[in-house]
Amino acid sequence: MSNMRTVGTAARLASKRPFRVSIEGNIGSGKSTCIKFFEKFRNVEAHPEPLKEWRNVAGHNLLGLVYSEVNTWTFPFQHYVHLSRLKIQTSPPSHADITVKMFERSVQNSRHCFVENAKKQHYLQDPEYEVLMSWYDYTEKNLDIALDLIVYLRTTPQVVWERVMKRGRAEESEVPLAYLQEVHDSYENWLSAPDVGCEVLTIDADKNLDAVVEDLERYSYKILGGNHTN
Ligand SMILES: Nc1ncnc2c1ncn2[C@@H]1O[C@H](COP(=O)(O)OP(=O)(O)OP(=O)(O)O)[C@@H](O)[C@H]1O
Ligand SMILES: Nc1nc(=O)c2ncn([C@H]3C[C@H](O)[C@@H](CO)O3)c2[nH]1
Repeated sequence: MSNMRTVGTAARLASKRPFRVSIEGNIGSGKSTCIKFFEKFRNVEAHPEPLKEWRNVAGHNLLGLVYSEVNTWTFPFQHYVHLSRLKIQTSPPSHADITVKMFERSVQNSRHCFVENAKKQHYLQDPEYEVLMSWYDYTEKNLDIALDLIVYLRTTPQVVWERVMKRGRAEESEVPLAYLQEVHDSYENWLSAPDVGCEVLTIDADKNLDAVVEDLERYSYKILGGNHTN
C-alpha cells in the first residue's frame, strides 16, 4: 500500500494535480450531505454523483433500468458509470486555486465494490465481468486516477435502508435490505484490505446528522489534504 501511495503522491506532485478525495459509503450513507459540507471551501472542487446523466442517456433512464432488470442492465450501466466517473476523476481543476478535488464515489469503487458484487451475485455473466476488468486494467495503467484519501462513511444496512425508503428516490423504491447488505459487505471487503492504495478515514455515519457533521469538522484539515505535502 505504501508503494501505491508513493506512486499516487509522486504523480500528484509531478503534475501538481489537486489532492483527490473520494467520499465512499453505502446508498443513503450521507455522501451527498458530506459533499455539500465541503462545497463551501473556495479551494475545493466537489462533484456529486452524476445521477442526472445516468437518468438520461439519450433519453434512457439507465439507473431505473438497472434496478428494474438487474441482469439485463448491469453490464451497460457499469460501462456508463465508468465513463462518467472517469470524466470526473481525470478532468483538470476548474480554476487555478483549486487544491482539493472531491467526488462522490470513484472508478476504484465501481471496480472493487459494485462490479465485484455484481459478479458475486451473477448480475454479470463472466465474459461481461472480464470485459469490464479489461477496461479497469487499461484505465489504471494508462491514466492517473490515483486517490489520495478515501473518506468512508460507514453505516449499517438497516440504518441506510430506512433512510433510502424515507428519501424516496423513484428508482430505489423497491430496493430490498438484502441489496444494501450486499453493497455494505462489498465496501467492507474493499476498504478493509491492506492494499487499498491510499489512506482510508472511516467515519461512523450511523450517527445523527449533527454528530457526523461534527466529525467532518473535526477531520476537515485531514480531508482537505492538510497532512500531505502539496
Ligand atoms: N447522519 C444522518 N442521519 C440521518 N439522516 C441522514 C444522515 N445523513 C444523511 N441523511 C439523510 O439520508 C438520506 C441519504 O443521504 P444522502 O443523499 O447524503 O446519501 P448518499 O450517500 O448521497 O446516498 P446515495 O448513495 O444514494 O447518493 C437523505 O435524505 C439525507 O437527508
Ligand atoms: N449497480 C450500481 N453500480 C454502480 O457502480 C453504482 N454507483 C452508484 N449506484 C447507484 C446507487 C444508488 O441507487 C444511486 C446513487 O448512488 O446509484 C450504482 N449502482
